[in-house]
Amino acid sequence: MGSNSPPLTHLAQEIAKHVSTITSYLQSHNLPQPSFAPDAPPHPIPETDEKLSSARIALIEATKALHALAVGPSETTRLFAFPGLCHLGAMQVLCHFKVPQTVPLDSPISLTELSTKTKLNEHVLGRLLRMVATNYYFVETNPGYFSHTAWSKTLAPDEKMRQCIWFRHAELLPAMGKLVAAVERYPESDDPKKTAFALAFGGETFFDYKEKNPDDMIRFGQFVDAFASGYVVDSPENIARGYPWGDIGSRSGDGGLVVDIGGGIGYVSVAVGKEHGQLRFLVQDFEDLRKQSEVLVVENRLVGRVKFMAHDFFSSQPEEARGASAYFLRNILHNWSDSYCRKILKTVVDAMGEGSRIIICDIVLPEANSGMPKTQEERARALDMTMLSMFNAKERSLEEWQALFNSVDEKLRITQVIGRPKMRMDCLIEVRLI
Ligand SMILES: C[S@@+](CC[C@H](N)C(=O)[O-])C[C@H]1O[C@@H](n2cnc3c(N)ncnc32)[C@H](O)[C@@H]1O
Repeated sequence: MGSNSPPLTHLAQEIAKHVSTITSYLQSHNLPQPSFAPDAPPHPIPETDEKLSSARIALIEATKALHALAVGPSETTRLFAFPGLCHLGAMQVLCHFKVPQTVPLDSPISLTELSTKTKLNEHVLGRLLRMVATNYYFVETNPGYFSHTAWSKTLAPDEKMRQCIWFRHAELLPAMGKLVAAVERYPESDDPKKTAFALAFGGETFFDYKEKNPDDMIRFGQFVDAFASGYVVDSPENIARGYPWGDIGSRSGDGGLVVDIGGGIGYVSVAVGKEHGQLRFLVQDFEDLRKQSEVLVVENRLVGRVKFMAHDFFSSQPEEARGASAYFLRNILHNWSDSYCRKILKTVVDAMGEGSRIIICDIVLPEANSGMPKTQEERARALDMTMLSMFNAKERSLEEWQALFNSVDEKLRITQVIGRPKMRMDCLIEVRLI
């Protein structure tokens, strides 16, 4: 078996092996098997068991390769992104007209009734639904009658999930449409004003545009929330378990201070604080997040240990935040090009004391042939393309991270990188002055 078999056979054998691991696990734990049925669970293969999670990733890898080989190079190119773009357009119209929330959760609905309720032309509605049904969203149970599947049901109750469609359609697609022009016009630029997004949105930067369109800002926040929940990226709880936080501040015994720079309302500080009682946290972000942050801290009974502070991360750190045990930056530096990251990191290095460390939570792009599963690398590189088109920013390889740190201070060294299996998408990069 294996390497001497034709690739199709080898992949089919791999697939059978991983399917067997997964189905046996689900059976022995009395868990439902993955299915398209509307009552099937949204995360059918739990990520909590490491062996099961590896089998799931290997199964996705093998099925991706098998599918590619079966379709073949010529057909792949002739159909490149064609159905995908049509799915995106169709799904956004359906979401815009509230179709997912109007289809009953447990019974079919006729096209005529759905059209009356959503005010979407019946003929167009049928065409859109039949398109997305080829991708398992909704099913035509009888001619002219549609029901939910487990896939379309993810869009029904939760507005945040619908913003995943909205963001790709309303913001990423127009920006990607201007990528050729942006790369041609600004080949060397690292300016957040000279982006594909700016070319698509009247010269505005991503966040200036949001400021002028508050509804858009709310939708973007909901999209980020949905994207960050579930198994796609690392949860704050995952980060709390992934790094040896127990090592910080334990020597002095009086509790170490962690400065959570650009920490949002402090989800990560709260998650780490709940697990590691010796630590205190200073969450720094814009003033308008103070209220929400304070509510979160009260709800989690961490008053006195997690504090919010309005602070612009391009300015010097105030006295209270100097000499902290750790400076934590999650998903901050990937939003900025190197020259802006240098400004942010310089303020951190200036504030560091003896024994201070920096902990960065961001993607580490793989080197060539690293063995990272293609599906995972594809997601990391899709985020890299998003950073390029939206902000002129980037995801970085380990070499690029080290080069960035060196350009701030020769003594800044990466001392630890924590990735899979403890982390999923992001890595925890520990940096010290050595
Ligand atoms: C991608 S979010 C990450 C939030 C948080 N670190 C997390 O992982 O949940 C980026 C954060 O940076 C904050 N931010 C952007 N520009 C900033 C600045 N100049 N000073 C401080 N915070 C800033 C935003 O308000 C936002 O909360």
